[in-house]
Amino acid sequence: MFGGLREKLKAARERLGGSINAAAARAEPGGEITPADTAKPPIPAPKPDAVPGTAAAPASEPSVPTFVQKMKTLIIDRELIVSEKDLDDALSELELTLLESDVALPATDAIISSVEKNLVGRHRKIGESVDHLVVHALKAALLDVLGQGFDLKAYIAKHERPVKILFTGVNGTGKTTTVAKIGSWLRKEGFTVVIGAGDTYRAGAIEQIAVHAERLGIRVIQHQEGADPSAVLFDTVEYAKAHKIDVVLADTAGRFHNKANLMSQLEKIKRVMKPDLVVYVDEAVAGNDAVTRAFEFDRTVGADAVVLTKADMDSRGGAAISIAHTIGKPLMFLGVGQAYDDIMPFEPATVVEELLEGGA
Ligand SMILES: Nc1nc2c(ncn2[C@@H]2O[C@H](COP(=O)(O)OP(=O)(O)OP(=O)(O)O)[C@@H](O)[C@H]2O)c(=O)[nH]1
Repeated sequence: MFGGLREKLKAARERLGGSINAAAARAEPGGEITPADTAKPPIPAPKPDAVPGTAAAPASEPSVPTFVQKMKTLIIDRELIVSEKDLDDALSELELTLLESDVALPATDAIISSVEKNLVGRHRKIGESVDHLVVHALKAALLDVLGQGFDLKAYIAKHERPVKILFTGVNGTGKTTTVAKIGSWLRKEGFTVVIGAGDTYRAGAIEQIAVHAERLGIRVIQHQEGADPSAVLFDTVEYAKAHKIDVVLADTAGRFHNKANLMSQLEKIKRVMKPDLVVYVDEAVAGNDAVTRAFEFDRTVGADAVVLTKADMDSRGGAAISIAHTIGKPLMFLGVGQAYDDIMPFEPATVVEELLEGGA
């Protein structure tokens, strides 16, 4: 998951460290970094064939630490103040990296300015390694844009039952599968669940959710194809109340925010079933498109949280990084495969640790 972004962040981390290291070296009397420092180690010249009478070369030269080694281990043994100029190029590269990874512009700007604020103009502690400084700055910036996530278990625990969750989103992004996965996850967490087959629009949708529900042993409330989804979901809520079910999961037909009739149908569903949470589902692989669509959905029907599916197929990670910051609503789960267990609550700290694997 997000392997491409992890690699790119590694390069950005080394580049930022290199810039600080260069600034530190410049601050040393006679410590200017030369191009040779940043160049790859020279390829040793081939040894001349042994010529009788020539002295043998010493077995080994005293080893000089490479630039990268210096960066990783450099201890700043006196105060260093990094200037904006020192980081200009490295920050521009980081910006490009994030944009190329489909991180939305507002999130990219926030990350860059947080890293800059964290690294520029600050007196550094004696004994801090450059890599530690950089990783700390990147982690803080990413955690800032990722927000808190959404603890569904804690939410259910403190809400009146049944907790009613309405799932919305565009066609084919994995909404129905996500309803089934979350149902399975909730059951494992000890909650009782009922599913409402609110997608009465797409042929086969009712059967699809019913098959998932049967496999999982979850009760599904359904009407026939073409029925009013508000009525189906109303009945689902009534069933939950009558049977003291903890959570109602309401599937709905996929729709675009600009399709007026389907959007007004969604408004009606909301009026009738009065969801506690509206969850917007989209696919991580859609990158910036997912962020834009989530923004539009939130503007038109409102959303309380987001689930991104197919994160297992997404190397860039841009949507996951930027969606919460851009639309101001938390990311609740990541879908990470096609099996029922392939869903994970979105935990920002874990994702950041993975992205900066091996970080200080
Ligand atoms: N790799 C991967 N595939 C997923 C994930 N979630 C869903 N899918 C697949 O995506 C496809 C579409 O999923 P559905 O659940 O049918 O999508 P939907 O959004 O309900 O579709 P509509 O009912 O048309 O709106 C299926 O083949 C799922 O198995 C995921 O996290 N990872």
